[in-house]
Amino acid sequence: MAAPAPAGAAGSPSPPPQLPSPFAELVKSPSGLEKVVLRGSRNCCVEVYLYGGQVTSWKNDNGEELLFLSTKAIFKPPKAIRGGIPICFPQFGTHGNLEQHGFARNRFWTIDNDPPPLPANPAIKAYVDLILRPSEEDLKIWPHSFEFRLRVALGPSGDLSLTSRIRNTNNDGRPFSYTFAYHTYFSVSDISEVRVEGLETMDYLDNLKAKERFTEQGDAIVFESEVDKVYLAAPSKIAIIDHEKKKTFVVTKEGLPDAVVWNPWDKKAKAMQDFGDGEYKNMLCVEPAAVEKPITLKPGEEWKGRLALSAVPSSYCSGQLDPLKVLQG
Ligand SMILES: O=P(O)(O)OC[C@H]1O[C@H](O)[C@H](O)[C@@H](O)[C@@H]1O
Repeated sequence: MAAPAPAGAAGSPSPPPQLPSPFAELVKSPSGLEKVVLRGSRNCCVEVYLYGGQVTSWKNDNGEELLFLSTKAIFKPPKAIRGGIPICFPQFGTHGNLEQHGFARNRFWTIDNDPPPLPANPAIKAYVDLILRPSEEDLKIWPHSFEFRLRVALGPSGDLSLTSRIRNTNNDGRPFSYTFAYHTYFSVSDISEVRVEGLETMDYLDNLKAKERFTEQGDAIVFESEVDKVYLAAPSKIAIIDHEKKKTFVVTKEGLPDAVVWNPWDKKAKAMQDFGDGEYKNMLCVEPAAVEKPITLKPGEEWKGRLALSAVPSSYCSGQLDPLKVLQG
């Protein structure tokens, strides 16, 4: 009698990769692209596409979506998915010769089932580790060997964290430099009711004025027109206060000195094929980043950059929000 064919042999479907967390599941999305679904308590849930290593959804206990994803997003390579948290690497924006925002956001990442350990946090049960290594084609446009490990974790209170570890694996002794951003799209009720705190008095490069340097004046940042600024040496905590939704997002960043703030407003919105004309009203990008000073790694060196997001219902602070409490708490 013929021996049973091993799983994955021609003709038999290969078994889905096992994920180390029982709260993570690999599923196929309607577009045919694979995504990992992380489940937390009640309706808390995060979705991460292998395409781009991109988080596209983060829902709280009530199942309410906290990230913006365009209704016109295109889930087809080589287009990057419009919304969620695209990863900009090895280049942010046009700060170099590569395509805008580098290539990590439109490559297929794989599941990394045996990553080098990260500091243990037994409270985190739902997580996934992904890895990106350059292909032969990638090496032609950026001639450096690297390992980019990304852990996406959903904490017990619904917090979302992304930890990136980038290692130089060049074996020719050459260092490399890169810029980076977690291009986070937050879902907001109405952009003209949103305030960003933590960036006032900071210096920034204005992408709308040929990257000229200015100093932010006055109070919290509010939005009345297109904004595309790179805040330099921004604090490790930034708050996005959505008055209408009575919600405050707290963005915590580590290893990432800068913070980009972007809203395309009406004209640019119309010019983007994968973005609804009026959608600029319901989104704001606040992007922990390393832009002004590229990061340089020698062979064998590793860099770590972390983003942690939480959404606090601002009912307790509505109208009497003490931003310092949020930012320093
Ligand atoms: O359209 P994308 O390539 O995704 O870029 C969207 C935006 O990303 C960042 O926030 C940049 O600062 C903007 O200049 C850019 O327009």
